[in-house]
Amino acid sequence: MSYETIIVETDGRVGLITLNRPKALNALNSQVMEETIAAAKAFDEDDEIGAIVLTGSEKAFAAGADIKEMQALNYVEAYGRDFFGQWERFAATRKPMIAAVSGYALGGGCELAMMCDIIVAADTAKFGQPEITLGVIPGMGGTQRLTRAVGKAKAMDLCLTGRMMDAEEAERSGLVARVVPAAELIATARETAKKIASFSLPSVMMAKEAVNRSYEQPLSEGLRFERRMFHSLFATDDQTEGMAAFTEKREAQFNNR
Ligand SMILES: CC(C)(O)CC(=O)SCCNC(=O)CCNC(=O)[C@H](O)C(C)(C)COP(=O)(O)OP(=O)(O)OC[C@H]1O[C@@H](n2cnc3c(N)ncnc32)[C@H](O)[C@@H]1OP(=O)(O)O
Repeated sequence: MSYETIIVETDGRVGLITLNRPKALNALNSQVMEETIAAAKAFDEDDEIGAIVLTGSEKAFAAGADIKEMQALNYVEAYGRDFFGQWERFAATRKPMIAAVSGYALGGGCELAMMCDIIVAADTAKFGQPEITLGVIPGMGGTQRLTRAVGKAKAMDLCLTGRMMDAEEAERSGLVARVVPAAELIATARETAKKIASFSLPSVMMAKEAVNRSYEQPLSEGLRFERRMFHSLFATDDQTEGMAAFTEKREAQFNNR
């Protein structure tokens, strides 16, 4: 398969996926989603690969789902297509995945990083769930995975205010496994992936599955519920206004409808 919005490479037993839509700060449009899911699946099925690294650019891991693409969506379409449900295929990757995050990891970007097993952050990283500023809520797992990672207090703070947290706060909160200087990010992620890939693949995969078992059972219901709520927000005027305001580079005027 040839990819246009991501770069796919291998380094020994490590598969590397780099999001590559720099002009849009790696906003996750349908093409990025399809290609990223396909690349992860290909690595998952490749016997030569033992671990996967997902990264973005220096400025942005990913600034979220593509607001311009989704702004015209209505409730029936969002619900009918189970919009963003496809990302669960990425999250179901069985080999370990490391998110190497530099710059913005916002909305769907933060949610994508949380679908990975380990987040290594550059000291420049900024995490957040700003969907509330757009008149919606997270729809790729933010309310569920973030709460499990950082606890209710911090998750509420981030989801209700839309504020960003820096790498140091993210590590302190338990979202991030390690923070490194930006210049060392990719090397650290690759070395970590190589280390994991040097172990017995069945034991690595079982360790991942066992840790996730403790974490996932009620998660699927939470994710489905979150998506249904997210879809229903495309029936509101405030979603139309929030996303139009972003595109038009102005403050949103919400009317609570
Ligand atoms: C998955 C869900 C359901 O959870 C939903 C989401 O993910 S909703 C999206 C959540 N993310 C955001 O709300 C972040 C939006 N972006 C920003 O706030 C800013 O771009 C920034 C703070 C990350 C960076 O600001 P700045 O350095 O000033 O760069 P910009 O000029 O704003 O951006 C450059 C360029 O990228 C486009 N862009 C950025 N983010 C997105 C996005 N999420 N969707 C679509 N396009 C995005 C931005 O519009 C600019 O493009 P041009 O206007 O220059 O064409």
